[in-house]
Amino acid sequence: MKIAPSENSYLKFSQVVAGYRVFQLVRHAVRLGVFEAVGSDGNAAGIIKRTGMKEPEGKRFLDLLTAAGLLERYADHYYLSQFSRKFLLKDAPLSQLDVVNFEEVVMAKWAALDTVLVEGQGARQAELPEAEYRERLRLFQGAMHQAAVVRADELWTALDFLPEHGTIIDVGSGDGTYLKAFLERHPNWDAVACDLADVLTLSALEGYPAVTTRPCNILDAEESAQLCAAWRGQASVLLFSNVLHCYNAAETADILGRLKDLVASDGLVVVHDFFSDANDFSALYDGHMLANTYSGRTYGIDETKRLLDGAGFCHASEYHLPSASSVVVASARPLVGAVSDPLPLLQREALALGLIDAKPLPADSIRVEPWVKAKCRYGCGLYGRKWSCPPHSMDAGEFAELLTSYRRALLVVGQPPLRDFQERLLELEKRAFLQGMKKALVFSGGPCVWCESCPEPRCAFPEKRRPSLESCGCDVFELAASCGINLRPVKEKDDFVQYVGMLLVD
Ligand SMILES: C[S@@+](CC[C@H](N)C(=O)[O-])C[C@H]1O[C@@H](n2cnc3c(N)ncnc32)[C@H](O)[C@@H]1O
Repeated sequence: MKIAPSENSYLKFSQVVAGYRVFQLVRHAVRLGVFEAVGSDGNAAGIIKRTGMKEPEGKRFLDLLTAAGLLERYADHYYLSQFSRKFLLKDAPLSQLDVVNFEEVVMAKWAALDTVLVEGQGARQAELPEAEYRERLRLFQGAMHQAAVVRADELWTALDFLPEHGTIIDVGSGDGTYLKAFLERHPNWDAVACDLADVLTLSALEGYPAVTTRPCNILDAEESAQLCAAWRGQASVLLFSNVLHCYNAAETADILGRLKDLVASDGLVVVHDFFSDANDFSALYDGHMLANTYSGRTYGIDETKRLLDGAGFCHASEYHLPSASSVVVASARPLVGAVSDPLPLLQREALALGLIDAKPLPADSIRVEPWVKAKCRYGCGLYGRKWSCPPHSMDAGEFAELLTSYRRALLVVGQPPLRDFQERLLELEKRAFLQGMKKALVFSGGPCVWCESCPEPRCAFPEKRRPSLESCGCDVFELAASCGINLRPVKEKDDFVQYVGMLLVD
């Protein structure tokens, strides 16, 4: 969750400060067995009795869960919401109860983030007594497994171009959930599950004859060398799922350098992780790494590509998965069949250029409204005085027709000065074009800035002239809102001015 630069509402402040409350509802409801009780019989009195809650507190708690959308209520009867039914029942196929339980451990670590910040990363990572360590590992494995059931499916769906036969080596395999999901789709492959010995004992891969388990500490040069000796050049896929973030950049470069010999000449290195610049949710992972690891951190996508390049895998593509994790796939030879989406790349380029937000949207969601042009005509001092403004700009019908030849666009937001904003838009369009997006075309926000006033008889900079979205009849407020960007009229002197433009992509 990111607070937009223009956000100054007290409502948002309250939401940020109280963000923990919904989780506390989930956590206590899970502990008390409320979802299971509602699932078996939704009668209020029955639920309260079975979960050991008191009256009237229990009833109020059920209503709180209803207010949060975790339950539905009809008269005195409660029902599971779709969300609770899917994730919060013990026996649901996608149950995430272990994730909820483990989050309590994670929260305690986050609570000590101040110590880490003052004393340094790793300050809170004390060795645990054996029994506690085992219990923590079991909890951790359970949580990893349940998240992996969802994420592995997304990962292997995205990488749908793999050959029929091959060998996959999963480094940091945890309980093997990624491999199991992989083998269901690729039954002719061999697999190697590689992790610390303690972890592999909990991996439950006995029923999978195609999988060899191989204990190995990848920080240890000798153990890594032995692993490479056993499978040198055999990995069609070398998978690192949520592993590289456990280590700092120097350690990660060493790990990649040590394990690169596992990869077949036409093999792929697949890094599945939460990258700092992939989305707002992933960006917060670095706090997680600070609080939870000795030296781990999140990496940017390009940074990851550079690390892979350093190990000899210079051809890379990226994929962004529905539940916010992402994948970088790299190889020594050009990738065949891997078609990564250019839009996330453009999004990052937009931010790197200094634009403050960039959101993809389907071109058919862009609305053209007659009132927008009327507002140009009646009320704007620049009407008829700029070559990029009405009536010289694109006609609304022409703009609507143009939109039909595009599938996707990128809405971009910038701040003053306007000239910088428009320069950045043109640069973004140029980069998109040079990356092969032949149809790339930007629409600006605000009046054209290239001349003080427009010369007669024609524009002095036709190569830079781009009409604003609003001048083509586009309802920019509505469009921004559809992308989660809240545009408000500037009323107070410290209200934040935002410019909105758009790149039509492909
Ligand atoms: C966050 S878990 C990820 C598990 C699984 N790949 C997934 O994506 O759910 C990190 C895994 O890497 C393993 N790991 C961390 N450091 C390791 C090392 N030095 N050698 C081998 N495995 C390691 C951990 O034991 C753990 O199973």
